[in-house]
Amino acid sequence: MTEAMEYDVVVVGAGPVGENVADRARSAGLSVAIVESELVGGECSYWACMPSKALLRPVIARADARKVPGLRAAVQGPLDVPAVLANRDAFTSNWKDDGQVEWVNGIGADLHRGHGRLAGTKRVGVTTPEGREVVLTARHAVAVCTGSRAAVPGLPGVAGAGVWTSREATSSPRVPDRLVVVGAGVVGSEMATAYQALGSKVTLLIRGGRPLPGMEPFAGELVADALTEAGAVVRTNSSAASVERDGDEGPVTVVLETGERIEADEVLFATGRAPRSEDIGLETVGLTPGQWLDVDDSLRVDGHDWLYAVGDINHRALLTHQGKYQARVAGDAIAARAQGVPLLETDRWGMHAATADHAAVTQVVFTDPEVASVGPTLEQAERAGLRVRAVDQDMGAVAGAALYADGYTGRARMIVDLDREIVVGMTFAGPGAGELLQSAAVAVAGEVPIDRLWHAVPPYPTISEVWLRLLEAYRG
Ligand SMILES: Cc1cc2nc3c(=O)[nH]c(=O)nc-3n(C[C@H](O)[C@H](O)[C@H](O)COP(=O)(O)OP(=O)(O)OC[C@H]3O[C@@H](n4cnc5c(N)ncnc54)[C@H](O)[C@@H]3O)c2cc1C
Ligand SMILES: NC(=O)c1ccc[n+]([C@@H]2O[C@H](COP(=O)([O-])OP(=O)(O)OC[C@H]3O[C@@H](n4cnc5c(N)ncnc54)[C@H](O)[C@@H]3O)[C@@H](O)[C@H]2O)c1
Repeated sequence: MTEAMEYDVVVVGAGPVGENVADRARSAGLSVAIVESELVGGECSYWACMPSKALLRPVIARADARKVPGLRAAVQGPLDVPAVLANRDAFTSNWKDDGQVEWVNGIGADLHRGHGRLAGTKRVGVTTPEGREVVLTARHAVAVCTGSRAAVPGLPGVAGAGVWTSREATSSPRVPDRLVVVGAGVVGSEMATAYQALGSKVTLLIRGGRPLPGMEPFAGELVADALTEAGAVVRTNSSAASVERDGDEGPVTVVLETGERIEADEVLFATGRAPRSEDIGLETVGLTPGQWLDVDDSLRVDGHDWLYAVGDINHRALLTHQGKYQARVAGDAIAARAQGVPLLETDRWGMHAATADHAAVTQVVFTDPEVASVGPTLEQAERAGLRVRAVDQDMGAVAGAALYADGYTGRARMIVDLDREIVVGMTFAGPGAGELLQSAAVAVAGEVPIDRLWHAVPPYPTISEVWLRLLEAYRG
């Protein structure tokens, strides 16, 4: 027998984004059901942000410490791998979601465990783990927050070779002796950095000319140099053509397009993401299964006034903080529409428009060195038709950087919109760069005029003084 329940809002997927849509809608007094088929907290908590950063934190801290005179000698030893893995396990709560379930209960939303599928307008069917069917009807809105999964290319041999994706790389109880990483986007670069420092002999296969192809070229070059210096083999213009595993437990061989064979204990495919939308009932509302969902700036799916798609699933910016930002915008828009507010603030930078998704996406890549960026790169800004100037600065040239690390190597690039005299993009690549980024995010999202930034005086002696050098270089 099918159970039926009614709520103001039904959220499908309790990752960080679904949780935040639910929270925002609850704060506005709406009743909310949230459906989850795996663990409440989603990819980010268990197989992405948290475990990967727990693996990387000691790696980066040691790399930084090794550059400090007087401290260097004390940190020459290997990492305590069991302790690092145990800390990673603690950050994932050992892949248990009790704490997050408590949080959902605390905000007063109803959690429905099971696989959710749209079942026509404003309806979601849930197949519970016990095989029951529950139909949830939404009075106002359904928010699809089902996220993304690893996209692995269908190369010969891949299906039966037990290859790693980001899930295995972030949850493995062992550090393989030899690891081939295919793909050097964010996941590939971070996991190559982590595993090389944890004791694997890493070979990084890059299809193009450098890691992190979506970022300023110098960033990827610095990361490639550091990986090579750490002992990894970084191979550019190299593509995997097939994979072979010797038995179930034996070594794995990656065959390159040139025919060359590389043997390893594990191979990680870090080759991008695919939408989790193939089995969520999109066909019942006239949409095509398996696609990313296109949305407007209030996160509403094109052509459906009750359907929202928030977070990775809309492919605007596959980052937890951007997804949570979208969730705040979507939750507020759902609440305003439910209350019959006649006119939403959907103009650029309005309360109901996720404008930062276009103009001020922030990202920190936790490699050694860290890479932090906001807004477009030079190439992206030019492609968007902006009249811009790039200003570059050696981050190592400021006193704060010299104190931070002996021989500090890093570079910053500021992208100035020449017509509006504002900073539209910034990239910092260097030790400690991640914590610098929010200053640039404020400048970019605030569209602060360069003349006013001149009065934002960076404290001495911090790495932030690179701001002053950039502004001096721009103003002449
Ligand atoms: C290795 C790695 C490291 C990362 N590190 C960072 C980082 O440091 N910083 C950062 O900002 N971003 C990082 N990301 C990206 C980040 O993980 C994602 O952007 C974020 O998890 C997206 O959140 P989401 O809620 O949209 O989707 P998800 O976290 O994928 O959550 C979706 C949820 O929906 C559930 N679900 C799916 N289908 C259904 C269904 N039919 N019914 C019910 N439930 C369903 C899933 O089980 C899941 O719990 C990383 C990604 C990876 C792979
Ligand atoms: N610190 C962070 O913020 C963080 C960390 C990890 C992941 N993420 C997010 O997760 C998302 C997924 O990361 P990702 O690294 O999987 O994707 P990505 O799109 O960043 O990189 C995938 C890389 O794989 C390459 N590639 C694709 N197919 C290939 C093939 N057949 N052979 C060789 N190379 C191939 C691509 O050229 C690309 O460089 C990203 O959007 C990222 O923003 C963020």
